Amino acid sequence: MRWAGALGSLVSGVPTVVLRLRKALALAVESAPLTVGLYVCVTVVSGAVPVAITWLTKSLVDHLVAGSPAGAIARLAVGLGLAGMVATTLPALGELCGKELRRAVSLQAQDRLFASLERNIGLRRFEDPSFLDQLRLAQQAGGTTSSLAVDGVLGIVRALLTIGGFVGILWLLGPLFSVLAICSGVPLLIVEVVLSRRRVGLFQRMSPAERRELFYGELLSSVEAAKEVRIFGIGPFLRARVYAERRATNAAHRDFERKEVAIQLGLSLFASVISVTGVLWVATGAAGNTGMSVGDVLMLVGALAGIQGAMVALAAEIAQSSQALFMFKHYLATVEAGPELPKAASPARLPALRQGIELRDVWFRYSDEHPWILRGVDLRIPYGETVALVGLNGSGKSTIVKLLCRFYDPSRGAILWDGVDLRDVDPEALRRRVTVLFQDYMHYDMTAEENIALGDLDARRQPARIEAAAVRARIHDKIVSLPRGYESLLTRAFYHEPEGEHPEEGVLLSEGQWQRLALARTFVREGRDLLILDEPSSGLDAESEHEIHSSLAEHRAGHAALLITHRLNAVRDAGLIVVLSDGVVVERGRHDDLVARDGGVYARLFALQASGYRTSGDGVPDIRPVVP
Ligand SMILES: Nc1ncnc2c1ncn2[C@@H]1O[C@H](COP(=O)(O)OP(=O)(O)OP(=O)(O)O)[C@@H](O)[C@H]1O
Repeated sequence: MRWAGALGSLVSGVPTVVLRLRKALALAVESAPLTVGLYVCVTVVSGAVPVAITWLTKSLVDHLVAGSPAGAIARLAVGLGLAGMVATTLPALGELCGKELRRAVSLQAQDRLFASLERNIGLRRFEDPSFLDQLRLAQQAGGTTSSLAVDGVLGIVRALLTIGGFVGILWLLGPLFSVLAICSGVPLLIVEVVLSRRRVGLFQRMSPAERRELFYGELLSSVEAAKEVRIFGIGPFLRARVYAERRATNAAHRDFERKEVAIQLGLSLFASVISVTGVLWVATGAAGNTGMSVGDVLMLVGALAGIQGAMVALAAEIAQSSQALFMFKHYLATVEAGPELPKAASPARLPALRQGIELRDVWFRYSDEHPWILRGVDLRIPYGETVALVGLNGSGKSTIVKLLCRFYDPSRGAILWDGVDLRDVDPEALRRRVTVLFQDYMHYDMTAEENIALGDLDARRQPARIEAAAVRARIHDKIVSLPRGYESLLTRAFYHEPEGEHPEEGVLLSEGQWQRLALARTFVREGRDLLILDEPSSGLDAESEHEIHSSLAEHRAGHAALLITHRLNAVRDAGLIVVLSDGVVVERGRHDDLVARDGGVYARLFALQASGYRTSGDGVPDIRPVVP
């Protein structure tokens, strides 16, 4: 019953498999058409050669036994020798084609995968764990699976040619022998195909455990986790998890493999019984003068062994290609995914900002299953002004940044740029007008110069611009003190000129220095209409924070700015302070008004922070940075 079910699902899955196969073949042909052509030729010849060898052997033996002229015998011997030569050289040529094809397909598949990721204009997919899982599998699969599928298909063609050839020459011996040969191999084939489906199912079931194992293993070996793993002594705990996950997958594979071997042994026994019966039949026929020759006996033995070998190879190739195609579905799902955010068919022109940006009754949640994060937010960031956004952790501040960059669209309401809805403009045009320091800014394992220039690639060959941004972010002095100045590599993951005899290591910055470098990257995007700073001074010492905010105040003109911070001292001189609480704007105004509000959120938070600085009972904090 279970086997019938397995066969049924096998048949129903055929159209999907055929479609995936077509796409895998198309990818291979596009990546390396000549290699594919050569590979096909090699495959066809290598499928026919065993049949030719068996036929030539039979003919040679028959001519020898019949005492034919030496010339005929010599021609057959030369033919046999040539066929043998072809049989020994073809595998190497096939392997070469296979390797070349894998390289070409992997290059093409990877490029397409990354291009498809670039087409994702928003962040939703990158913040969705199931997409990230699929992406990981797609990265593993894209480079290898389509070439494995091509290998598999060509292997199937080769095996079918061999089987067809042997069945053909056995037909000449007697149709019954062909039927016998097919009967001995077909059950093996069916069982192998069903087993291969089950192998794929096992692979699918075990994939989460394997990914968990990988995750725990990475924690044990990554530099990011090394400090906590050591100080909290969680190494043995993580190792136990790696061990348990691996034991579980090993047990499942072992169980499957034992059943598989038992079934295969039974079927091999069945095939052997049929072969022995056939050989006995022909051998006794040859001995009893029934017209069968010694060559016929040899041919039957060779053909039966050849057919069974080809059936086993066929089953293995089917297993390999179905496994490869199963993995290929993750690749296809990733590269074929449509845009997750709608792009306007004819985008509106994005005017240079002159009035300001307005969030109008903005409601937002990350998906229908998630709670509301923003609930009817009204907020205006006027041109030439800085609006400070404050609020407790999780109140939705960084979510507003994501909406302003159009990484997501509001679920309800709209964000207007001088009155134009962000949904109506080209996202790339919007992003060219915006510069942002994200709360979770990047550390690029590149040089100091590159770390800044990534903010605007046009600045790469303009050292004056890079330096001006670094000066403004108060990181220039540090950079020039590094061994190679702006050319210093800011990582220990790579070396300068690794091919040299004494590769030079890069340097490491402190977290506050990284933050200033990220700020320089934000500043190098000069002349943008909207400046967003999400916690720009969270990692800075008091002096650096003061300097940075002075610099922000100096450059206030020419754009609208949104400043998010938990350090309320930094915003006390801001034009407008907006307090967000649980996705709702609960207060707005200038510092003095908000502090004076009895029972107000801002007043409470400010009093709490100020109490940390108080040296006397006057309630005035000692540290009072200049703010924009
Ligand atoms: N990708 C996401 N999917 C689902 N929920 C999310 C996602 N990103 C953030 N959230 C949730 O949205 C809420 C608001 O997060 P957000 O990062 O906007 O807060 P925040 O005010 O910036 O907090 P903080 O001050 O800690 O930086 C949080 O409850 C968070 O769990």
